[in-house]
Amino acid sequence: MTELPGFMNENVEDRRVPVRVLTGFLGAGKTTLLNRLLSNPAFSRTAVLINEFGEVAVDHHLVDKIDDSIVVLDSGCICCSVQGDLLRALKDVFQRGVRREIDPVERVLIETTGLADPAPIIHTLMQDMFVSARFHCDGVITAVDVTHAPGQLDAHREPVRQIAMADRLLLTKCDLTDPPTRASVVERLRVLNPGAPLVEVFGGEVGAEAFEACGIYDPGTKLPDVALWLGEEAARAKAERAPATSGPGAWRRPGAAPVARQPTRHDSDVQSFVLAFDQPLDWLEFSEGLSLLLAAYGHRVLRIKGLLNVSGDPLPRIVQCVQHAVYPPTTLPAWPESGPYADRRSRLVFIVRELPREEVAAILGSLFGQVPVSS
Ligand SMILES: Nc1nc2c(ncn2[C@@H]2O[C@H](COP(=O)(O)OP(=O)(O)OP(=O)(O)O)[C@@H](O)[C@H]2O)c(=O)[nH]1
Repeated sequence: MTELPGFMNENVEDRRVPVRVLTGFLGAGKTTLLNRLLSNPAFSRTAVLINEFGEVAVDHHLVDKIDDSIVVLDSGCICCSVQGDLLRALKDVFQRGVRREIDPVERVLIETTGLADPAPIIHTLMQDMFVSARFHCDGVITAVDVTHAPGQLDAHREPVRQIAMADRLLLTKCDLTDPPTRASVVERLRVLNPGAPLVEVFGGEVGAEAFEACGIYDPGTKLPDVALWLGEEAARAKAERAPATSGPGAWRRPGAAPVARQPTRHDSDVQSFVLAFDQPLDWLEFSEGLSLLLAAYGHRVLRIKGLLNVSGDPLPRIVQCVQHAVYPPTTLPAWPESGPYADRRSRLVFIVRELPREEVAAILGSLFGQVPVSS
């Protein structure tokens, strides 16, 4: 019997390092969960790969444990363009372990962008010979924001796939809803994924059991669509490897139709941009301005996050919004010493739908008395 890469014969002990994929739509609470998990000593030997949708990465600053075992995959979205980076990062984790530059890793956790499709990630883990011999996909864990899930499922295909492909569903922000609302969300999730265990998360608190091994990824336990998506992924990867059939210098068999290459998998009306402010911001003015912006445009704002330099405060303040919801601000213990934020300017990353950067910049500029610039 031939074994597919990524699948092992049940009788052979599998010594490969498990890789768990933590996914969930924008702002669902992935980084919050990751932080809780990494503060648990049982998870100290975990390598973490963080991927973000946006020009300036913020999440790794929000993870308390920052060391060599945290890698930021920042050259694009993991499901569109950073699959090479993902393989390189896993190879690097393995080789650094062999050279004893890092402690042996017991598991790898990948935090995807909120817009990621898990199918290409799972496919990438299974198809590379080097990686699939040393790592195996041991579960997709999907965070579902119970306060926003119904609207997100109506408007976007990414959360549908993230939920359908999950081995475990973590229902986040349960502290912000009542039991009947949660029950109606669960009813909807069960249509997409009848079998995945559900874990309710209150105030971002989660036990280690939520991240325990799920077992080798098995599309057969999910809706038939999941096997179909993985099959499409294999076909897409094959087409990508084929010689280019369009563009300058491309070869194409006479009469053959060009192969469509998809530069990105996300809706083209979902965009990300960064607004930076040179001068420190007055907190009260900022909070009022943000509320006005969200009151008018919250339905087109999928996510805002960033670090602010607030007048009179030496420490960076973290701003977090998901659609109309503004979460309580928190403070980092120090400004980052490297990366874009080392200059201590305020930067906000926006992920929006059909909302031009210029429009947001003009509104905030008029409210704050300083014109924001691109990062
Ligand atoms: N009340 C409450 N707030 C939560 C919970 N989980 C997350 N949050 C808040 O939701 C906001 C977004 O959480 P993150 O952990 O940054 O979400 P994320 O999924 O990593 O976001 P992206 O990477 O941008 O997709 C933060 O302000 C969190 O504090 C929860 O269970 N309860």
